[in-house]
Amino acid sequence: MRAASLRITEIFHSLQGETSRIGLPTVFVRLTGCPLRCTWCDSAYAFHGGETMTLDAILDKVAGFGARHVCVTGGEPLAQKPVLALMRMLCDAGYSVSLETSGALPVDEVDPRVSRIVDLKAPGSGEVDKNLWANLDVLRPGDEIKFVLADRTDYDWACRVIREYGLDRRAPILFSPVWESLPPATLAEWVLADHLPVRMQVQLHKILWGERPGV
Ligand SMILES: C[S@@+](CC[C@H](N)C(=O)[O-])C[C@H]1O[C@@H](n2cnc3c(N)ncnc32)[C@H](O)[C@@H]1O
Ligand SMILES: Nc1nc2[nH]cc(C(=O)O)c2c(=O)[nH]1
Ligand code: SF4
Ligand SMILES: [Mg+2]
Repeated sequence: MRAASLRITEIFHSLQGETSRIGLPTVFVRLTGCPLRCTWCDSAYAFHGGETMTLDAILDKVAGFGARHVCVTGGEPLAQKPVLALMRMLCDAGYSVSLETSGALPVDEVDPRVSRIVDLKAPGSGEVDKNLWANLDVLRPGDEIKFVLADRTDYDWACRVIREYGLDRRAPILFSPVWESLPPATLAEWVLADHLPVRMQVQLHKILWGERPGV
């Protein structure tokens, strides 16, 4: 049998720039390919290309960085089935693993030790119809829900979704402004004015290093 493999765009060491793990030294495994096309995607370079790597080779490369945390992202990582085995192997090897996913594909088969960061795509992404609402019913401790917001229309939509689905009772909620589109201070003012039960975040790695691959 051929060894399980994945199409990989990049593996790099950086500070976690998002979620409640922000600031933690982390190895990022970015998988190639995504069935979505968010208008503001900062990782479009991962839509095509990449290199085929066996799961063992990926584990070796990750180990070389000597970090405790691993973030599996993309592209859309759940679009490649063997990623489930990769995450299981990373957990078995003792890493603290998080997964960044679009929220458009089922998350229920992900190893329970993985912290799943599930986006809900707002209208400004152009992909609001892809949200898989059933994912909200399988969230567990350690998971987080993320809204990436481009404008006031997105913000109002997110507020409505939080209310209608009782999201604050399901998982911690992240609000993140689309980089160089919605000014972070504007989003901060809205969140404060509405006393929202959310954590606002700004992508730390872009403040430190700008928007580019490998950070
Ligand atoms: C590049 S995506 C890869 C994982 C998965 N496809 C997803 O959408 O979650 C990783 C995270 O970056 C966020 N993101 C992408 N482009 C962004 C931008 N321009 N500003 C803020 N966040 C962005 C996405 O919403 C997602 O939460
Ligand atoms: N430093 C850093 N932190 C991140 N957290 C999530 C990322 C992603 O692209 O999924 C990301 C990324 O690309 N870089
Ligand atoms: S789902 Fe993620 S990788 Fe795919 S286009 Fe949207 S932000 Fe980019
Ligand atoms: Mg990124």
